Amino acid sequence: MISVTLDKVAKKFDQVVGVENVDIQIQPGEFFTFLGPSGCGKTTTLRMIAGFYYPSSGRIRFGEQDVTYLPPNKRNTGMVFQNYALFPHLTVFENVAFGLKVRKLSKGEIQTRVERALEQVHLPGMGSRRIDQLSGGQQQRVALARALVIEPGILLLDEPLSNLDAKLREETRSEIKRLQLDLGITTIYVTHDQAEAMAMSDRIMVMEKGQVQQIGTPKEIYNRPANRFVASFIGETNLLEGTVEQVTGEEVTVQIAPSIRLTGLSRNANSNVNLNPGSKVVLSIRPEVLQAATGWTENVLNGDVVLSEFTGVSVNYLAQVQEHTLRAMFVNTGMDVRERGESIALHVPKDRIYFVE
Ligand SMILES: Nc1ncnc2c1ncn2[C@@H]1O[C@H](COP(=O)(O)OP(=O)(O)OP(=O)(O)O)[C@@H](O)[C@H]1O
Repeated sequence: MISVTLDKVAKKFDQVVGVENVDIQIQPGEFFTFLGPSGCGKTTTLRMIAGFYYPSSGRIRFGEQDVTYLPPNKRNTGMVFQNYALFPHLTVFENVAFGLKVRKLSKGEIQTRVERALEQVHLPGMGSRRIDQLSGGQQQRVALARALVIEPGILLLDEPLSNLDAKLREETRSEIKRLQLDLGITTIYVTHDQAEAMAMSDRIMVMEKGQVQQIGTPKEIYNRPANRFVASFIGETNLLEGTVEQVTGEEVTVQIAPSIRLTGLSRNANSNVNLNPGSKVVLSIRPEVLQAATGWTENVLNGDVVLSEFTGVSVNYLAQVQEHTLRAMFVNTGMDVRERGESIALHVPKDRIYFVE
């Protein structure tokens, strides 16, 4: 197990900024994910760690070793590419054995290691098949076996599930996670899929336009998003603009419409948001936080149902509350479903909102 440190790493392609100022310390054995929309710099950062790109500035270390300008084959990394990059005309065995042959291991050692790697990815006995005779999911496993067979200190995965259909993607993500836990290997994972990132990662780095937006555990990022971008990219959220009316100790009153005040709202811990009376603020309220206001008298939002979706697990509402259009998600407990045009009253819990920059 080995740590990975990026110290103020940046990459420019002529005038185009790939990434800027990436400062991270990935712990030995950690599952760390780069998450963000297309073009945000995830792959560029991963490629610098793999050695396919050298940074324009900054340093990269594996443990104590400075690897910033070390070529890829001298780094102790195994990589799975988005398109798998397998040799289609070679067999599964030959593909997985490739890195071991380059390293000039003995035939016996290669045989043992390849068989073990194929077992790890649940493809035992498949060595003689040709790559073009395999399904997409099986090819993905071969790519994983090829990365693991060299027993790397660090596993790098670039969108490894994006070519699989939805069901297979979910199954494979659990398998990758289980394997990673069993092997205890430091893993860096690139995805644009927030659900995948949340389910698999110890920590996530959220990126946008080459900039790091937030680094934290899935829970921190979901419950305490650093800014509007993170709040809306991770899961769904309602962003409500309002004006601070009053602050008493840790409690804030915000006016969100001429006749609607939310009172006693908890301040965020560690927030940089200006919460002085009169300041404009944005509240992030997750749809599952807004619930039926039965029994509540304060912080109740009265509105009309614009859209009502019954999904089985939940009822998802779009509700119009004066100028705000809000999403609410009620878990299906067998309650009545409100239909379009009916009224709805939603309660805002004081400590489940979050002020975002
Ligand atoms: N070889 C290159 N030459 C020039 N610009 C590049 C190169 N590689 C990446 N870029 C630019 O750097 C930025 C980051 O790209 P990168 O591929 O890292 O994003 P990404 O988040 O991995 O996106 P995707 O999910 O689409 O792969 C983009 O603006 C991209 O156009």
